[in-house]
Amino acid sequence: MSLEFKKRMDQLRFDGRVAVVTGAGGGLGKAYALLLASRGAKVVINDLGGGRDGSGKSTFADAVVQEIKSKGGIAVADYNSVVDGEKIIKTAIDNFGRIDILINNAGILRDKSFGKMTEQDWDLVHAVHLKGAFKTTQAAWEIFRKQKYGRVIMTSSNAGLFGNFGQANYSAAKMGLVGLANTLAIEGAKYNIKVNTIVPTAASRLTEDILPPEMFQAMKPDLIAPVVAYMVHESFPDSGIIIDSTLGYAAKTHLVRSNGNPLRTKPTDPVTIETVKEAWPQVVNMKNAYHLDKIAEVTVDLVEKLQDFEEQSRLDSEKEAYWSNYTYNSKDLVLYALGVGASVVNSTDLKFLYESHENFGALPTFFILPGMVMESPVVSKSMPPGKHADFTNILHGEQYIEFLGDFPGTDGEFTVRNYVVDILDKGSSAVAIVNSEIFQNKNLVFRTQQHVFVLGQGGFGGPRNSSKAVNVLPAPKRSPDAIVEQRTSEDQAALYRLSGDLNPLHIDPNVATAAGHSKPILHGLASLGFSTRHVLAKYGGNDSSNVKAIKARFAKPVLPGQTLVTEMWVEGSRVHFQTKIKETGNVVISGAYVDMKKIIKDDGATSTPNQESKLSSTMKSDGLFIKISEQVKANPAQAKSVGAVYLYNITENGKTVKQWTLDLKSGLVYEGQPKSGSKADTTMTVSDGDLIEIASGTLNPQTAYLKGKLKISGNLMLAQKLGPLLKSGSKI
Ligand SMILES: CCCCCCC[C@@H](O)CC(=O)SCCNC(=O)CCNC(=O)[C@H](O)C(C)(C)COP(=O)(O)OP(=O)(O)OC[C@H]1O[C@@H](n2cnc3c(N)ncnc32)[C@H](O)[C@@H]1OP(=O)(O)O
Repeated sequence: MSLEFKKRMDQLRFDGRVAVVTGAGGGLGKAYALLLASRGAKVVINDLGGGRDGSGKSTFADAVVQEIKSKGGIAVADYNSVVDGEKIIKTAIDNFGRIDILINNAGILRDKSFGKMTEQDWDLVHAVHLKGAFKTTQAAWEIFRKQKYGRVIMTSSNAGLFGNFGQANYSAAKMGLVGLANTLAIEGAKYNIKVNTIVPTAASRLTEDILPPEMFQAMKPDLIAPVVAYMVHESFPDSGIIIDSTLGYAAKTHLVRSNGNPLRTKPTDPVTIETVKEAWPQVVNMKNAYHLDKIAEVTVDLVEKLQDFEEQSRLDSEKEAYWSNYTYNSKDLVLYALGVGASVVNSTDLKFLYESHENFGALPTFFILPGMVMESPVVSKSMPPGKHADFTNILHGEQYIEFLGDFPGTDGEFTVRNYVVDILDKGSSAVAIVNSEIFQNKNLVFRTQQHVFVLGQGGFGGPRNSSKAVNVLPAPKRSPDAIVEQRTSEDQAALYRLSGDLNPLHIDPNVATAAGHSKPILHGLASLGFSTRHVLAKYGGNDSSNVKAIKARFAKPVLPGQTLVTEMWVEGSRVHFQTKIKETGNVVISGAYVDMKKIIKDDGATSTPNQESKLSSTMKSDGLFIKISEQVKANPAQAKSVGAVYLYNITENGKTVKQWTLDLKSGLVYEGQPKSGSKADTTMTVSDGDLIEIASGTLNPQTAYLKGKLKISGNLMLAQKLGPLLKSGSKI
């Protein structure tokens, strides 16, 4: 290690380095020059003119040279115009034999409002700022390349980055310098030439009668000089970046762009002015904006987006999916909680009603709402020929929700995908099964399933049942473990509808009478909200994030003003419930359950269930081990959309005895090898005694395997298919 190098690194020094600073007669340039010289650099002090417009003879450069010399530094004056950049670089070579650092700082102003700006005003400003930087840098470039070392600074301005009245010429030149630096950073990379841009705001000859006096005083060039000096030091790590600095503060600026949006629904659709207008709010939505570092990333990003779009539209056309957005905030959560009977009278409800409560959050059933896309045409479009569905003939039949990731926060934005998975023929009526997938930042966070009962539209010869339905489960045949009773208000539906379901059936007496009801009926989801609240308070620790899944059937209509009686039975970590009307004895919610992460009784007692089902405990027998081969084309979050295939190998004494394949695209589990896809790439072995849980519900690829413990969760079909197999092979 040379002594000079060691010295340069101990304190950030420039011994042995030669720097050229243009416009160094005063202001920022002078501050840079003085600092570099004080740290050992030999400096060329370039300065052409005295006035702000570049006119007059320079005596400034001489003065700076004198000042440096008086302090024991080495400097030489140069009076050339930057337009003759090669002459300035020659001064460095002639005097010091080399050049390492070039700070393009010289500048002039010719401010005029655009209409009054002459071509000369334009050309002069461009000549000094942009062409000058080009000339000096190009003259130094070959030397930098040969010596495999160079540090270049371009000086831009916030007037360029953001625009400034009266500075069209200057702004354009200053933004031009950013572009110049961007490309030179790329071209110089392999020669260790680093080209960066400083955006300074300082008191200088350019700004002295523009800034207010007190601000002018505070904006000392000396506060920016160390930033630029570091940016030209050999230890500086970055190239091609923009640093904004003033008043002893520095920040990186870079361009970001929005996530963008396709301008058509399918790749085969045309792009029209109207589709552009429709997509515009998403095109300009900067919420998830991000930075791209290189032009290559811009291309890759675009290609990926188009591939995603094509893949998505392929899936959509298979499933006739309907996409929508859903945003909510704390006010929506409070309004919803009031709609499902939360009251300040119960202290335990306050966390759902008061946005400043320390545990404020959503009721779990709130998140059913994003999937209730009332304007979605998927049901009406999926009806068999001659059958129809609209608000006059539909009833909410069943509802399911399953949480997949972290419990959502108190405000947010979701993207929702709605599609019909089956239309069942129930004789006189039809049932449409609608799945909704709810994404946040492209991650599937929860899913819902609605059964929409379509009155009088059956008899078309369709299937009566569907393997894709999440089924209700009968309540245990014993007296309930807990009962909670609550009267709904006469205005319950009027209040609940404000959370988004404006179906007139719930408010308009004429519509209700025409549908055969004595008066407007309560929303099914309002009753479900009441009962789930009861279950959550009784057995869920009143903690919404404790809920994994909820399922219910709406068996009979509820009238506002009736009293709901929620009966509950605890089985493992599942709470079965049904809801009756006190006044009539009718069961209005049947076959319902809430799956909890753990049961927390309202007396505070926690029960860690002995792994839920009999199936689980059977499988916990000695000597059991299961090998799982995972086969995915993409990461689990994307697995669903690319139609991933999981291969489950069931092994006995090290030998594969059965294989089951789970095809996420079709949702099918079948025996044997996957029919397509790449070869298995990950193998996970579960040791003896590990927890094996098979719960009911729908598919949840993200939790299909977890942290060294096998957990096949949320896939009823898989549980049903694997369960008997595992039980029967008692040796495994
Ligand atoms: C995309 C977004 C769309 C959102 C739409 C929702 C918009 C909301 O504004 C609408 C509402 O909130 S409506 C209010 C809430 N819902 C209700 O009040 C419905 C109450 N249920 C009923 O009245 C009856 O169950 C009734 C009438 C539904 C069925 O009773 P019956 O005709 O007597 O049926 P039954 O003879 O008992 O059984 C026939 C077959 O149907 C199945 N089934 C019964 N009830 C069901 C239900 N609620 N959901 C789904 N399937 C149901 C039965 O299992 C039977 O099938 P199978 O013989 O194969 O077993």
